[in-house]
Amino acid sequence: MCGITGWLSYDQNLEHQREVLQKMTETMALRGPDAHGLWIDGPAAVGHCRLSVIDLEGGRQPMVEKLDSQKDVAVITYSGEVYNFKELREELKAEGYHFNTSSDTEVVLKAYVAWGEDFVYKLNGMFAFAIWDVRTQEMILIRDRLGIKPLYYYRTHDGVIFGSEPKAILANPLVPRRVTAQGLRGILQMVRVPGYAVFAGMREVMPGEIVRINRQGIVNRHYWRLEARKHEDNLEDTIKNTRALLDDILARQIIADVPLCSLLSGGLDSSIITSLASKKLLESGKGNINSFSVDFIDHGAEFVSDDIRGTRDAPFVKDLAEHVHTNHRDVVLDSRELAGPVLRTKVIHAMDMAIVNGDMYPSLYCLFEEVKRHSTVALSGEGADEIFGGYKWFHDEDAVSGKGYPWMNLSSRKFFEGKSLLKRDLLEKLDLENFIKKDYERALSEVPILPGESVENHRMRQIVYLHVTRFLCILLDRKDRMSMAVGLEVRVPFLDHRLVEYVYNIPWDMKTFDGREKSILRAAGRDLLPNSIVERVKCPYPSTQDPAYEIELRAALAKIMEDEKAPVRPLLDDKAVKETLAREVGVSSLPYDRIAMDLVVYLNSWLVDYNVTLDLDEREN
Ligand SMILES: Nc1ncnc2c1ncn2[C@@H]1O[C@H](COP(=O)(O)OP(=O)(O)OP(=O)(O)O)[C@@H](O)[C@H]1O
Ligand SMILES: NC(=O)CC[C@H](N)C(=O)O
Repeated sequence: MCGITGWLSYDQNLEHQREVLQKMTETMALRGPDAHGLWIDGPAAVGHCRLSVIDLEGGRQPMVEKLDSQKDVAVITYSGEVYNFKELREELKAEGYHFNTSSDTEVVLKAYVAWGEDFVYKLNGMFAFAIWDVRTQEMILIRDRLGIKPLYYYRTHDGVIFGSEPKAILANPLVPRRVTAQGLRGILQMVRVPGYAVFAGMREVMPGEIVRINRQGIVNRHYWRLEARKHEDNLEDTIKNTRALLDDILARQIIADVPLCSLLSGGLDSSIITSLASKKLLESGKGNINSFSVDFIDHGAEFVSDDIRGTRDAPFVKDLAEHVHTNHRDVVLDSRELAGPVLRTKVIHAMDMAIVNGDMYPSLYCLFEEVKRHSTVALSGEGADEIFGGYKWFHDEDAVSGKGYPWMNLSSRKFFEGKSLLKRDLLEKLDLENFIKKDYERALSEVPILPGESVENHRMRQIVYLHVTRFLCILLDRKDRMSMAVGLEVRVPFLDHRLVEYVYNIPWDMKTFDGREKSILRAAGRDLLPNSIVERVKCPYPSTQDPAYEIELRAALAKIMEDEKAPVRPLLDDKAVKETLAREVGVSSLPYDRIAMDLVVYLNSWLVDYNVTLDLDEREN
């Protein structure tokens, strides 16, 4: 994936700001290690760092469309993949357009010139891009339907500054590194309020949104939302259609001019993706697929099952790799390193913020670093749990009937609660419960209604909606940032919008026809898998249980407590921290016990590294 950035400033000639623009573009260098480019014309400038995937030579950016090869018409800075670019190219050719490259970027740019803003309805893929329309002197920012690729912006008095990640925007001296209570709430909760970015004044282009900026101001428009439609197919056809969609999606998503692999957990989702991709690659004469999985040193002997992780991945990974004949590599990580300062700094710089859920971020980072040595593109099973209903809380009566986000309604909420070491009065001031309650009510009011739907099916429609709009985005951001920090593109076939729309509308009683999680998906992919994986109960991305992680983390926390000037200190409940540090080592080696320590240590490093000003009394809309 690439990194994009840009600045629109109607009151100046940005040629005089070349140095700032270069700095903004350089912040994206890890996302796009293969080529850099900057285009400036009066009030508009766009920068690009490229991870070359399609047409390695021809797809350089920013790319300019000229009229009669002379006058500039539009310029694009684009990240992502449009998986139907070959069909769109043919359509455009039939309309008289000529192509200079075989890149997807040129197709997207010409499609805009040919069809205007609504061309976006025709795109199938994951993307975030900006187009400066020279004719109308307008900038448009567009993000894919599910928000797989990121895009942020900051409004100025005479335009906008934007970038794939906040760091590109923060590199512009006009943008303060200030975080208000609203921003801090965004970090502390396992709920993403759509549109919010952590830094004051910054917004994200929402999934499925177009942001148009011109001299009159900013206009936001949603071109896509989940819609309720009557599901007309019987069970047999539903399974067949799901499979046909998956076949089509994988045939498209294995296309790349660079090496491709899969991220294999031995669970249902990534095993189906790996197996289908392997079939398609073999059919097109490309040989066996490469697959990668992550594990921890000594995880085998020491593994203890908990509320959400019942089994280790390793034996199932082996079963699938043998079944499909993948070229498989296990990436085995050292838990002490995962909690160390080197990786912490890398994670914070990739995320631009502190994180909840400690070791998953550094372990993904290390996995991707190793994958990148062999591949430039990886396929992942992300998204299936949200649309097919994989998480435990989809199937728990209390979680489903409770008032609030279902993942916060179960005992498993402890996996997301990292606030126990923060001061009471800080938490009161942030009033997280009320904040969450309001967003929950807003989310419910957005859920589309299908006339005549049963109360039970409607409730499950709400729950899928909550996951797609408030939960999935957190996981997608994590995947994007951790992979892009090492220049690896991760594709997520389950989030093809046609599949999401289809599966979203399968009534819940059909979705769980055999009484299990992800029944439709299991039935649609059964023939691709060994029985052990068909029968395996869902188990999330692994987390280390090695006390070495906790020991390293405690050392970092103890160091913070020795430093009166550590910026996180005013936020801490010192008594609670001391009690935690006094506990026997090993008592808190399970992920949910460590999460509060992780949060404090990450918060402190972020406040230091990003030189953040916390303005908790300031209100932000
Ligand atoms: N141990 C692992 N090694 C490599 N990749 C993994 C591992 N665990 C998860 N992943 C990748 O991350 C994706 C999302 O992980 P998640 O924890 O949500 O698992 P999941 O949705 O249950 O998927 P699966 O059914 O494939 O385990 C997986 O589909 C897979 O591509
Ligand atoms: N990494 C990306 O975002 C790829 C952009 C575009 N598809 C290319 O191949 O250049």
